[in-house]
Amino acid sequence: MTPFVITICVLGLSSVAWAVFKICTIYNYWKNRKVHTLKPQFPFGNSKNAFLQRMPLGFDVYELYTEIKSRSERYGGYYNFTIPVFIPADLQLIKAILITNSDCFINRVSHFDVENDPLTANLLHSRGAHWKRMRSKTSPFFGNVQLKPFFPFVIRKTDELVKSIAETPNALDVREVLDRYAIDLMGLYISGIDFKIMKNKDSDLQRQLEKFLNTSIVDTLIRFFITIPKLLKYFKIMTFKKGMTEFFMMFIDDMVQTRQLSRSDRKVVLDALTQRTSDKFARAEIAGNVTMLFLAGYETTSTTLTFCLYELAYNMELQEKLRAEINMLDNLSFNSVVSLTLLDKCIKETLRKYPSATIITRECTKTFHVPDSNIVLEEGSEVYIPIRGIHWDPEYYPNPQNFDPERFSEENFRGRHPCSWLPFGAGPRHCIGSKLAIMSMKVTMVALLKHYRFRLHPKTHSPLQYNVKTFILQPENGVFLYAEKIS
Ligand code: HEM
Repeated sequence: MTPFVITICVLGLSSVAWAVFKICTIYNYWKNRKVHTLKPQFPFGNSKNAFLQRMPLGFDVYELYTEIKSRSERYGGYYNFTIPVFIPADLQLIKAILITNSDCFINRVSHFDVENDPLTANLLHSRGAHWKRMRSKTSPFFGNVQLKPFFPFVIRKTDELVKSIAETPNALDVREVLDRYAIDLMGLYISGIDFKIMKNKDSDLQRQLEKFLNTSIVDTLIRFFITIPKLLKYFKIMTFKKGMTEFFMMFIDDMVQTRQLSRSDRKVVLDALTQRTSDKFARAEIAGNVTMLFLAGYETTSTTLTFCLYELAYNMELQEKLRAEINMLDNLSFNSVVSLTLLDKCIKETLRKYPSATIITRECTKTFHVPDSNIVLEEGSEVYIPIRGIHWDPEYYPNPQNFDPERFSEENFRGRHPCSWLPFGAGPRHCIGSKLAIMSMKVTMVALLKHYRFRLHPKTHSPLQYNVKTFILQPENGVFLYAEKIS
């Protein structure tokens, strides 16, 4: 062997040894802190199955949660590729992170460069002071004062929904119809404009929204890179693809013009967003927020309604009971819808069994000592709150696979920890649209159950399978039901 070959071999072996050492160091992060974790596998860490789309996002965290609980521990460690993530499994600790010490966890795990990726100038993605400013500007538009005048618009849309179902032949793909219906609802709420997507099965708006929600493995990788600020800046990675950004920038310019020409008195969130500002990102902020409100609002509302209808078709006795409650109501109004207690319980139980977000994320922005432990979460540490784990924990919900609205009777609900039900998250970054979602889902269910009896169709697989290509919990393919008109 020549000296050159020997040098190359030594260098090669040293590099391999260094790489092995480095990987071991990375994957010893939790072991060194005596925090339980599942065995990581380079380069995926614990996220191989979710990344390769073998299971829905967050189901691997659910598996870890179950193991942490079986060991009677309060938290565990997860590796998203090589990044260590803290997983709290104790409700008091979760409350401390989301609510009591929320000032240490004000951001989600996401880094964006607004100049390169303008649509990220939105409530969901933004951070720190920028987020605070936008949240206080928009939150008055999501309270009862704005919801009440919106009520008649929901009623009108439900009339259209009821009519459109009558035109559908036997096997009704409820999710498909409800997706288009929910886009219209969001459009009306955000901008006061009726985009009439319910009558248009081939709209660019729906196509662009779906493009964002359905991810390929490459998109998942991009979303992983977005958690690393240096890579994001260096490679100019975008979470909203270029075509989508261009589409929404134009679409929202048109929307703003249409709104200016409209004579509607009802104040909408678009009005708050378009108030004069000298900020150089003003246009991005309008477009980013409107896009994000569509995205955050329509698919969550549509899939929750779909899951609820599926459960009611599966349990006809419950469906009849709920219909009886609805038929007893003389006059449906913003105030009277609250009196439908069984409906309220059915929606809460749907959100428990099928939480749209299986995990929510927080990034530590100030050093946080995990109470009663030696664990310190430094600035920049990542935390995932295991929503599905909590909602499917038999300690709080015995036989979690059963759909049982009585879990949400006043008495049962009161007896549980406030963080045992987190479909909308909690603390200052909780879902801004939760009241809008609950109100519109209730009104929609009233209209649907008044006019139709839903039965399972053989095309629908029971139990439902989940779509692995999206980050919102969704049924795979359509959910087909027979919708029998009630005369
Ligand atoms: C069933 C319906 C819905 C569900 C299950 C849902 C769920 C969630 C969850 C889990 C979060 C994260 C909360 C956290 O991190 O603590 C969230 C955030 C958010 N949601 Fe919803 N959501 C729904 C409907 C809506 C609607 C109708 C809108 C608005 C039109 C909306 C707008 C938002 C926004 C803007 C955020 C980010 C809030 C912030 O960071 O300040 N959501 N939602």
